[in-house]
Amino acid sequence: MPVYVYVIVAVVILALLGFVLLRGPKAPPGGYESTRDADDPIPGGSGDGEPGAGSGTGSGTDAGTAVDEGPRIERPESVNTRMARLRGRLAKSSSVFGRGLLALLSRDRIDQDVWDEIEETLLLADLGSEASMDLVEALQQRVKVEGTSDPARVKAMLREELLKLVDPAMDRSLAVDRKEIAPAVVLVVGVNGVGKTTTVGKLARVLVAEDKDVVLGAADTFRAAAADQLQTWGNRVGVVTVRSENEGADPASVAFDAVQAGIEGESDVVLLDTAGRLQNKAGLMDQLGKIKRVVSKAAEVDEVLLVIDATTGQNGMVQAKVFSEAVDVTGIVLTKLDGTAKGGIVVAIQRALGVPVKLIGLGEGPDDLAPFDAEQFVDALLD
Ligand SMILES: Nc1nc2c(ncn2[C@@H]2O[C@H](COP(=O)(O)OP(=O)(O)OP(=O)(O)O)[C@@H](O)[C@H]2O)c(=O)[nH]1
Repeated sequence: MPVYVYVIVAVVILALLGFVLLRGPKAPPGGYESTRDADDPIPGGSGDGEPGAGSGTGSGTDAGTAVDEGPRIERPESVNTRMARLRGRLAKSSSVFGRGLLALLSRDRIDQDVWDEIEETLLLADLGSEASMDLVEALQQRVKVEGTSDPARVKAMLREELLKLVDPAMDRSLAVDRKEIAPAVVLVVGVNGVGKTTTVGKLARVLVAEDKDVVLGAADTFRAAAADQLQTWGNRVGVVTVRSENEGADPASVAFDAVQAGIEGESDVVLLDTAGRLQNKAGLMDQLGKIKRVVSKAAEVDEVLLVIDATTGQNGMVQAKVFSEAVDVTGIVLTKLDGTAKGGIVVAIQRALGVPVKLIGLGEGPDDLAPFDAEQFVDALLD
């Protein structure tokens, strides 16, 4: 056989081999079945790709669902079990004060010395001098008029008077419902170390447990670790954190980016964490004023929550006044109530600012944040 025949046969065999190898395995009819749902978060994905968006892991509605790949997303504690657990904790921390009062009021004879001791107990619980005097006067009057020393009756009177001071009529609802075309915007302010970032993280969990779609904004650009801390909270429940990688970046611009991300992602609520380290009131006013102004170009700020550490007593009161002069505070978050028997600060702060306590922090655990309820609070004091 001539040589050229061998060459032609070899070329044909090589061409067939190449075709088979390059084509790869054949897909089954209809293609492969996917194990992912359309709305599963992208494993290791970087949020929704918004400018400045951090490495959030998807939307809040994914919380609690099993994800095959990517970071594990926690299911926040349900509202009911959280409340049952936290009621017990509140009673444990506050009842020292309540029990002291009840012991004094159960004496056979309540003379002026006993009333003075009662007032002292109230002052020690940070109720404030005006409220302490008002309470003692009201009780003194009622005990005299009714001529009773029955402990059960006196306890009922104390409960009623304390409740009046805590004021159950105040509106303690949180503005966290999506508006017609924009998410609700919540600005969280307060001095450093009071628990702002922790509160934003805990609040995100509460909202995720209520099936809300949440975006976090790390407008505390003072230290990079604050943004990392916030992002960790967000990642745990599959919530996107918008942040800047530059320490000292403009907080107003990060806040704006977060709200913009919330608008484009059609989220329910954007929670903005801010820095607390400001030397003077002018600086504070400038910064918070600018954040509010800039954010308002995209969506109105619906709620300004001032975080106060319940263990700081009078200091906390002074801070509260400075902040309320810098920005219109709409609600107070009282943190670290688990670490103090001075529950009276609730009354003192509400009186000083005319703003309701809306949330209370009762521990360092991720689900240790509860809505404030005046009746439950007073009952916890007296149980
Ligand atoms: N026991 C207790 N600790 C709390 C509570 N809330 C916050 N903390 C703790 O308070 C400390 C400070 O909390 P952060 O959230 O970092 O405070 P911050 O106000 O954001 O601080 P800066 O970022 O420095 O401004 C942390 O150790 C929290 O765990 C609470 O309700 N109870």
